[in-house]
Amino acid sequence: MPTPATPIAELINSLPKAELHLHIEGTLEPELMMSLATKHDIALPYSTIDDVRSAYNFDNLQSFLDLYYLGASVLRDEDDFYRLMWDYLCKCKEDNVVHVEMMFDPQTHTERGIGFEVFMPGFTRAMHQAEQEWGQSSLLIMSFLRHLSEDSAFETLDAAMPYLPMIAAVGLDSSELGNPPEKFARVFAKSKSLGLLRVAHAGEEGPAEYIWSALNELDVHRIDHGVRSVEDTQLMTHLASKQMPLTVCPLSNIKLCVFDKMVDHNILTLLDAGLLVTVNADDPSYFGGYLNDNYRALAANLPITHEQVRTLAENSFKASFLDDVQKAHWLSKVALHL
Ligand code: HPA
Ligand SMILES: [Zn+2]
Repeated sequence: MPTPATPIAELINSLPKAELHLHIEGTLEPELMMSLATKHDIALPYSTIDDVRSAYNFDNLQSFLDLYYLGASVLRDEDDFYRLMWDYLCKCKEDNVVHVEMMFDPQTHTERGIGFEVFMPGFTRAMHQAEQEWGQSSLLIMSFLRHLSEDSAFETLDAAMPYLPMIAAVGLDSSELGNPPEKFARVFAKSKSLGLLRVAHAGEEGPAEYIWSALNELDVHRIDHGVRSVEDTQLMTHLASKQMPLTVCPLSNIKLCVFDKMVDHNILTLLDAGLLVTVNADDPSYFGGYLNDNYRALAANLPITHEQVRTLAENSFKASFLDDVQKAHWLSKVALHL
């Protein structure tokens, strides 16, 4: 008698996974936002937690970013950053996210007078505690805000110098249209010379040319989003042949109207074309779900197979910055499922 297939929801929960596209500021839950606003006596344009949630209806990336920067304004002292990070890492434990590579946006804080000496100790205290308590693996990606100038990115890199041992990579986020990757070619080259790895958002709202530019001008190891690569067949062939990872964020793409509905999402097209696709939560508090919620949304709306879910979990480790021994370890754990 063949054993019945594991229900897909059970497979999603039990697979070990890595998360590679996650903005720590985007994990700020309305409850914590309101309590920090009270703690610091900050006026927000919301009276209740439900008001906050009901404001999360976005037309595009910019309408989200406006609320995301407003929300981040409640993060003031080291303990706030610790609490933000701690809450997210506890969520990783719940979702079986055994390794995470998280972006943080220094300029969102330094522009308000809050420096690396405040947020870095808060972040790293929570990361070390989670590592000690349940072996959570995590690393940080310092992301430059692309709507700001190249000079501001260089200043940020300078301010980060004492903290470089705690930072694995640099990234590029915020308003994509009109801020192409090549604007940051020199700061990425400097980052590379300092031993930092590189990722960049490209092809979320921006065109496929931005993905070429991230590859050629920024020398990235991964493309964050990249769903608009389907518009360029030569690019698709290139991404597949290089096994260049795409960190796709399904719930984010629906919330920001990149696709109308989850049934229209192109993730299976990308997988079928042989691209190294991964699933990620992006800004889970704003987009309605953490990593397993993203997998579940795919399973509920697309004809995704158990094998494809397992491939996505495998890809999350293959595309990570873990070393080969760690990758082999987690790939062998994924292989135990199905
Ligand atoms: O999804 C995103 N895209 C661009 N910038 C961002 N900053 C936080 N989240 C995002
Ligand atoms: Zn993102």
